[in-house]
Amino acid sequence: MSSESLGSGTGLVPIIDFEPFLTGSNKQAVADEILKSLKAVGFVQLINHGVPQEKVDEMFRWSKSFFSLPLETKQLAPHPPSGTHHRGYSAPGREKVLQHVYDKEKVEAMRLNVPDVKESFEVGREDDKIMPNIWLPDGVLPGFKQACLDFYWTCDITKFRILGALALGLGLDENYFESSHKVGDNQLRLLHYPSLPEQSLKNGEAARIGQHSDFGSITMLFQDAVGGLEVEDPNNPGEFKAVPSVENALVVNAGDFLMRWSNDLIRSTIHRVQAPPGSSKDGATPERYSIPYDFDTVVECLPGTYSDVRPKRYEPISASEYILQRLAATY
Ligand SMILES: O=C(O)CCC(=O)C(=O)O
Ligand SMILES: [Fe+2]
Repeated sequence: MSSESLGSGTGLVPIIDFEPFLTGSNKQAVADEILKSLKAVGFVQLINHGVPQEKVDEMFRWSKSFFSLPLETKQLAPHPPSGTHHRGYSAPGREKVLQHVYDKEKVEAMRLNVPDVKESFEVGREDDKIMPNIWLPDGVLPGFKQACLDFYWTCDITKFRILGALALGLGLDENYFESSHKVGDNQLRLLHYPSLPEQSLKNGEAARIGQHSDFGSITMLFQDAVGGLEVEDPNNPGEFKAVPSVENALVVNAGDFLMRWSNDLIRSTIHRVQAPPGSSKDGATPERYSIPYDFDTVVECLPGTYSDVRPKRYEPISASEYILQRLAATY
């Protein structure tokens, strides 16, 4: 089956109008199209996705204000040295996204050889005890914290609509995924890829974000007009195709957890960010901003396994929280 036949748009990733799902006028058809494209390419672009455009624009403005601060100021909200507390600010080159490389020395060598030239700021829910948020000190960039948290919860609403569509597409009850995504252990990331010599990206001396798949169930991604996001063509492994920037669209992609959960029916497709072709000026590729929002899933006692006489023994726990607790216990 060719993915070209799905939705509209000329690229590999179909563009689907989410409105008939949101209004209820044609829920099943939209759900079916979304699932079809998650199965074929693992990605879809949604227009009329329900996240108010003024809120998206506002978040991009805050992101630009934050990343325009001097490095020393951004470092006042530092990402801890350990990758397991994924919050706060990471300076360019700090994070190296890799596909299944876990050896510390190997990661370090790859980071030094081909740094990911991006800076990021990670936010979770404010009452997360395991991975508390890391903010700038009070009085530095007032309003930024509130804007991040507001946007976090705005995206959480759309998350449930997308999960509803996914469930309907799979022939399940629309709220099938609700209990597993209720806690809201999601991750909002502000990303900034500074301008850099196009040549260094082309000859592999530097990367923006190296090829990888996402870990969670689903990622929602807002990208600016610059472009550069690419997905691996499922029909031609090793070949990457652009996910063009479509005005006011939301990119949605499946992660490894959903692929596994769906018994590989849905694809968690490898993607990366490169220099968008033809966009360079005087040999420099333009800067890019994007805002990914990853959904985390919660595991809890299955219906039918607990009752008044046999109460739940375990509190719901998010997949990431569980892994971190186990990791922490090994030290
Ligand atoms: O900036 C982008 O468009 C891609 C970001 C991404 O793939 C990620 O954060 O996992
Ligand atoms: Fe990603």
